[in-house]
Amino acid sequence: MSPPLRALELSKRYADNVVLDGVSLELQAGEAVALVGPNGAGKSTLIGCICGTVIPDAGAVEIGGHDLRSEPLQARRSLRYLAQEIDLPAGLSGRELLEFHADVFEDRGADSLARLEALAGLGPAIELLATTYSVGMRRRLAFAAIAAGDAALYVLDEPFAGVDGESRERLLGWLVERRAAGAAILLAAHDQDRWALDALDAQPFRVS
Ligand SMILES: Nc1ncnc2c1ncn2[C@@H]1O[C@H](COP(=O)(O)OP(=O)(O)OP(=O)(O)O)[C@@H](O)[C@H]1O
Repeated sequence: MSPPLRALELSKRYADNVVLDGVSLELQAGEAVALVGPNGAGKSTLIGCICGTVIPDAGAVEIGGHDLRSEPLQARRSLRYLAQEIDLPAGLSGRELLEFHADVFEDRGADSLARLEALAGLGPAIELLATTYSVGMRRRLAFAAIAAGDAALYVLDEPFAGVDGESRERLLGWLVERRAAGAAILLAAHDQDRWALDALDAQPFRVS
């Protein structure tokens, strides 16, 4: 069976700034890996190449055996990506945004929506326009949205930044469950995330 992620010889430069130089990374089912390195090391760039938001100059990405360039829909079907910057569409309440994700990932029904809402933990604010949310509330909503449907690979860019302690525990608990169920998890992290990396038993992968 194909691994959830196979990234081969990824390179990316911006003008003279060589950010990635032939980076290869493979994740097996049930494996967690933490991208570590100082600010500007290239963690988000690598994540972007893996999730399709950054076009690499060279190299290839396969998700579940599907090439991200030639089979983008098949590759992305088993991928969930939580970006560092949460960009929410205008005009949708938190609940409507969760409903949209549940629909896209064919995780429909009242139970599914209730599960996503509980993960976001936004209480009555779930009815409000998501663009009015605070930074931490946005991240909690976006985090819950990636819990729709079953995925083989979860990629999260500093997922706990700005999230309060109680919510961190709840979201981390969900990630630990997904890993135990066989999902692969790739996240960008800093020193303050050590508690989460320990709970996930995530192996460090240094980007420099
Ligand atoms: N669109 C862009 N145009 C030009 N340079 C860019 C662009 N995106 C990223 N870079 C540069 O690429 C380098 C790596 O940035 P990246 O965001 O991947 O780092 P990072 O390891 O995620 O940092 P942090 O820990 O601060 O989030 C930086 O020098 C950054 O300035």
